[in-house]
Amino acid sequence: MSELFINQLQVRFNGSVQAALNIPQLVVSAGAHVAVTGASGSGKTTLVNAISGLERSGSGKIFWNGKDIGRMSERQRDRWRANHVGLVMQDFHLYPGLSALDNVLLPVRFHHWRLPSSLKIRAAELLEQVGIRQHKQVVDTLSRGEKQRVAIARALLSKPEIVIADEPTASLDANNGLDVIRLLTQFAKLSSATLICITHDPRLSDEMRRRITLENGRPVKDITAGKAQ
Ligand SMILES: Nc1ncnc2c1ncn2[C@@H]1O[C@H](COP(=O)(O)OP(=O)(O)OP(=O)(O)O)[C@@H](O)[C@H]1O
Repeated sequence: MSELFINQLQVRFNGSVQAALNIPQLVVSAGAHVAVTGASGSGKTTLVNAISGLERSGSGKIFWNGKDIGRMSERQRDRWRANHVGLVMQDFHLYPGLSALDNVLLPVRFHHWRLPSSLKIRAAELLEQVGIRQHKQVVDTLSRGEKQRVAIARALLSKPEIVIADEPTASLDANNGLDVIRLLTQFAKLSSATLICITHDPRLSDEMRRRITLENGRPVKDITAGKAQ
């Protein structure tokens, strides 16, 4: 269970006058399911990068479960992310030349001298759940939608307590999109993970109890279960 607390967060690029992200305060309770929407350029990906510790150039505080990720060294932050966050990026970040299965297993390979068979089984099961049957196929030859599903399987492998997904259904057709929505929400429910999805997909945001809209880097709407905050 992980709570997110943001205070006075500002991210500004290349001396730009307007901050790409400007969040006075935001709290996401542990185990919440949150959709973040907003027009192109409203700061959604910048938010993903900030709360996952990938973007460190901003000012302000980002706490996960009381831990200030801004005070961590790069190495500590990388370790924290590997241990706690399942991250699905818009461009997938898969490793070319490796199979779908090896891509799912790659992050955990760094932590094990010999991979436990339970992880190999879980990786294969996750690939099946996202509808990828060709476990041995090199990811370079997969379609965009298939790559997206491999990235989602990889994000869930270590049973993270925080799942952050940037447009996880963007490259998927209706059926695969629904499978991924089901997988993400069921995973989060069963493991009490905090789920934050950047999305334009109403089917996905409808599944989230809380919906935040960004405009020019600021949260302008914050609705929980039909109640404006
Ligand atoms: N590395 C960067 N250097 C300069 N400006 C940047 C950089 N990254 C993002 N920006 C700017 O910050 C603003 C927010 O960008 P961001 O990618 O977070 O928007 P977004 O809501 O995710 O957009 P989209 O829906 O198109 O992906 C935009 O105006 C963008 O041009």
